[in-house]
Amino acid sequence: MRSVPPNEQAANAPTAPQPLMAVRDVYKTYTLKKGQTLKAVDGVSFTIMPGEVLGLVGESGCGKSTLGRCLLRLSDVSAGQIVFEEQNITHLPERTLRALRPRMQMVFQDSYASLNPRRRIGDLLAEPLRVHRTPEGTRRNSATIAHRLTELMELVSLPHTALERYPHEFSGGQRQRINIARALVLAPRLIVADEPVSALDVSVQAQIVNLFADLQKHLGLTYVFIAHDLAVVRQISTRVAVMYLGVIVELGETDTVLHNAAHPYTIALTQAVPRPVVGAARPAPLRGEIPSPVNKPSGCRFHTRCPAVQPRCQNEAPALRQIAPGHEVACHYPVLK
Ligand SMILES: Nc1ncnc2c1ncn2[C@@H]1O[C@H](COP(=O)(O)OP(=O)(O)OP(=O)(O)O)[C@@H](O)[C@H]1O
Repeated sequence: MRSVPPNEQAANAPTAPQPLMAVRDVYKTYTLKKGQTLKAVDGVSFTIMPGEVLGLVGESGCGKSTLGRCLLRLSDVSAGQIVFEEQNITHLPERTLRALRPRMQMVFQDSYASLNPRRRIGDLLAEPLRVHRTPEGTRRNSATIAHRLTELMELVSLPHTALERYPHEFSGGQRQRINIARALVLAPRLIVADEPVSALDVSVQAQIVNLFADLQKHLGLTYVFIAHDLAVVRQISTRVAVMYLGVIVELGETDTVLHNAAHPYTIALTQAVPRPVVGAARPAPLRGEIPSPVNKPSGCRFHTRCPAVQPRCQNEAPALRQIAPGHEVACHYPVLK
């Protein structure tokens, strides 16, 4: 039998799947009026594989939206690196970014603010199709555009007649369907959804989360799904990243983070998730307010609220480290089951 030379072996070896996005030690600092600096994102790293749904959770002000905007280069990052489809996009000029925009889109919380009230839905959705050329470099004609609009209405379960109407004629849930359609217009690969259901009635929230889930499966999309509570992200995420004051404190598969959380902050968040069991005990919620991001606590930034705080926690910041395959925690004393 012929032995395979090493270079041929390498050529035949299956290539490892590449992340759709790699986020490496990203910082976003704001300079406030009084000259103070606010590190909204304070050194965050993770990867997102194609077809994954990464839930990003944490209390208000922990930096989720800022990070979401940085991922899509809607905000510039202060330091670190963002790689999308194997291209370093961290410092790409706007002109070059424009060509990438169709492949990475954002859905915002406020369904009304993101839609121009004076334009019909059909016009709003057609605009990107007119502005951007096809991946083959051709301009779309009106028949192609009309066909795509029909397809989009079907995808988000709105009647075709919605295209003729204005944003104010819809309910919040319907408007969010329109925003989702708009994010889908140019067939993106990555969608960052920033609290897309927080402003909706609870009954409508489930419908919109289900729509996101169906579209993800149907179109093979990848999401970063931002929410302030775990109850929403657990329905859709394959992995969950928990943020606290600008950093990720726990990252792992959804089941692990929900049922085997190791960081005291995540444990507190999971205990706040409503239980389906009638009469199940509701443990105490998180104590105290989230500290000011301008003046973060020394050491572990959660130590001022941590029920298991030790002297070391006040001085030494714990790094995010792997405690089991695919499960990372930033805590000196993770709770191991
Ligand atoms: N443009 C800005 N200038 C100064 N500070 C900002 C700016 N944008 C956000 N911040 C601050 O950065 C921190 C993180 O804000 P961010 O909106 O990212 O948090 P969040 O977790 O998304 O919270 P929320 O759910 O309330 O939006 C907050 O303290 C916020 O006040």
